[in-house]
Amino acid sequence: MIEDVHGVAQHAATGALPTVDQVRALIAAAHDRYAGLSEGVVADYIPALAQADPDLFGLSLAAANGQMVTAGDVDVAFSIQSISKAFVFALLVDDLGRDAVFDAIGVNNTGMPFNSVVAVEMNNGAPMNPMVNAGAIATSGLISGIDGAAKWQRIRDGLSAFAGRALELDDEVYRSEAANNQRNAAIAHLLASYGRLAGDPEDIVDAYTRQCSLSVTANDLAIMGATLADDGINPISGERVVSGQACRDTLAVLASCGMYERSGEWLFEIGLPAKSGVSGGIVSIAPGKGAVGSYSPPLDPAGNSVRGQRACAYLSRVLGLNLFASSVHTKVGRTSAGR
Ligand SMILES: NC(=O)CC[C@H](N)C(=O)O
Repeated sequence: MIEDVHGVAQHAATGALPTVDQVRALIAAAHDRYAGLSEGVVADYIPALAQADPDLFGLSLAAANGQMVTAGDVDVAFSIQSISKAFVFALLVDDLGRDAVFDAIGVNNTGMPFNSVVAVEMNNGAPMNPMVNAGAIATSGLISGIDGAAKWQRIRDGLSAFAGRALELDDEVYRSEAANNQRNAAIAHLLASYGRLAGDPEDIVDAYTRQCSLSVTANDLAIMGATLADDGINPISGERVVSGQACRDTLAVLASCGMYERSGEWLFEIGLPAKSGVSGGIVSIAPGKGAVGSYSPPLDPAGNSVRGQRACAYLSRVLGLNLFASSVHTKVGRTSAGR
């Protein structure tokens, strides 16, 4: 069990819509509640990530109407890591078409760690889904562009459109990961040996490593998630970034695979599609309503932020966001912080 919340689900229980002030108080309460939690370990298999301050903790909620409510370190930059996989997948659904993506990548959970080589071998060379490294590398390889550099440009522009601002590469993280990338290179070559990679393995791993090294904040994650929540329209810029179909397909894959081998537990507890990354970010999406971006570096053994998971469990409960709950305002679809 991720979280045991007692007596705080007033809105969900009564069906009343929380006001913006109530949402603000609940975000602040979520931050206060878990800021002192000291469980988890900062990722160190990418040396540059090991330098992260374990005390950093930010929570940002972006409603589908562009309203933002925040608490803590929401402007601190960190590398997006695996959270990029969700948004690159959404871009690919529009680039290639959902049927071709379904055939090339797949949508089922591996039940294994995100960087598993065995998962590829056990599935006859198929990457299984776009949220583990094998599937994400295959996804980046299929993005429009004649070579890795062109694909990287498309990915960077696309993720910037999701964020509503030009995202920059964190060069230190990129160089650190590129120098310690043997496992991802092995996965790419393994996929290529099965005819499952569209292009040169080294070139594609480079584009993938760059995409993981894009620098974002918790506020960016909330806006990027709210774009998926609002059928592909960025709630701040008003720009259409991807199709509604790409959003629906991405949210379905996030629900089954976004939290790696802990995806079932997450859905059981929290009831929202979400994606985590090893730098400590999580984006949790409430379709039609908005998204929560969280940042806190200490991770559990699956690579998911400990404080981020707890805070999202709490917020899902007190804001009545769980997709499987039948409270009135969950059915109505928007909080008063939304449209
Ligand atoms: N889970 C993650 O965030 C992993 C991303 C990281 N760039 C890797 O490929 O290992």
